[in-house]
Amino acid sequence: MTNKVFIDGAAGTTGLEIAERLAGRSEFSLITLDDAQRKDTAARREALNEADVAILCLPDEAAIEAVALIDPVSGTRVIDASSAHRTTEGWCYGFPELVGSERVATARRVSNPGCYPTGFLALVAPLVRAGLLPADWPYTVNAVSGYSGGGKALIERFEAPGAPAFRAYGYDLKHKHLPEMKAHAGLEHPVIFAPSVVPAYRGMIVEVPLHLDAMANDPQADALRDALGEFYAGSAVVTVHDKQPVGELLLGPDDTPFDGLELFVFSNDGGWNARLVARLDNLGKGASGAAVQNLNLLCGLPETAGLRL
Ligand SMILES: NC(=O)C1=CN([C@@H]2O[C@H](COP(=O)(O)OP(=O)(O)OC[C@H]3O[C@@H](n4cnc5c(N)ncnc54)[C@H](OP(=O)(O)O)[C@@H]3O)[C@@H](O)[C@H]2O)C=CC1
Ligand SMILES: CC(=O)N[C@@H](CCC(=O)OP(=O)(O)O)C(=O)O
Repeated sequence: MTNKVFIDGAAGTTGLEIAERLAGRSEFSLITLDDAQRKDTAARREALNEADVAILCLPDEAAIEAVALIDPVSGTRVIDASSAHRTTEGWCYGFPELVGSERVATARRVSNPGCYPTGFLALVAPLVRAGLLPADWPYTVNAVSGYSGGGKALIERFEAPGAPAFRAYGYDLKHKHLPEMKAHAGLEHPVIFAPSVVPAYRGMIVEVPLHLDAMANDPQADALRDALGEFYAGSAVVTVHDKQPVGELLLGPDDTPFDGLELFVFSNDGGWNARLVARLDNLGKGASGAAVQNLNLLCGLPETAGLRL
């Protein structure tokens, strides 16, 4: 059976990458709108209701509008790449490794995780769940992203003459990813999040530095790494690296698209200070790769089909 898929926002950065991943896959047929129709409400309504699965690659307000355009009896299932529904009741958080593939497979409304939260949650959520890291700890998250993370507007800014060599932001301490990080890691406090952007098109490094010796349960870095290794054992998407495999992590200006997620636990010699680090592609597991993984699950297909691993 062919699954009819409509990508709302198909001309955008995330939408285009999803279409690339679906190209040549006979399990799907894409419903497309031409340039004159892609923002036309009537045309979108028709496409949204005709689809078996609608993938929303839109700004938050437009994603909320798209969901409202879907007639509840049409049976259209939704994967929303925006941050509009990531902590909304009735929506499944589309992180199969954390919520379980079966839950995603049976959901009607799936919210794709944000790119930065994907790195943070992959590192911290399993360790909090296992009781190895405290839920009431004041976590901080330092991160650097490729500029495609900001969509067409940031791409234009970073590809224009006089583009910045580095951009730090989030200084209002109100980044839209905060609620999602707190909720899905099961934390008691919001994290302090320090994001930044470099002149690399894609890729990101998300880091959680930890004073393990200040925690009441005194966890050891090796135990954290082992627990992550066990949690993701058998995952074709998430790799937990062995102890200190590298001295540096790099982002290149033109890195190859990648839908996997790499996790590292670096530590000092005594193992009481640690840096939990995730490396991923913001357009891969951070957006389009995750959307395709979720689409596969919704359609009863092998979870990693079509992914760039
Ligand atoms: N880029 C990334 O790494 C990630 C993005 N996301 C999320 O995915 C979503 C899409 O982001 P991204 O692809 O980067 O953004 P882009 O700005 O690159 O693309 C958004 C697309 O949506 C179109 N659009 C805007 N409003 C409407 C509307 N009312 N009806 C139809 N189309 C509309 C835009 O049209 P036009 O071309 O005319 O501007 C554009 O083509 C966002 O919510 C973003 O936060 C999530 C994770 C990572
Ligand atoms: C570099 C950059 O600007 N990144 C975006 C987040 C990209 C992303 O993850 O999109 P969602 O917000 O839909 O999750 C930002 O910080 O707002």
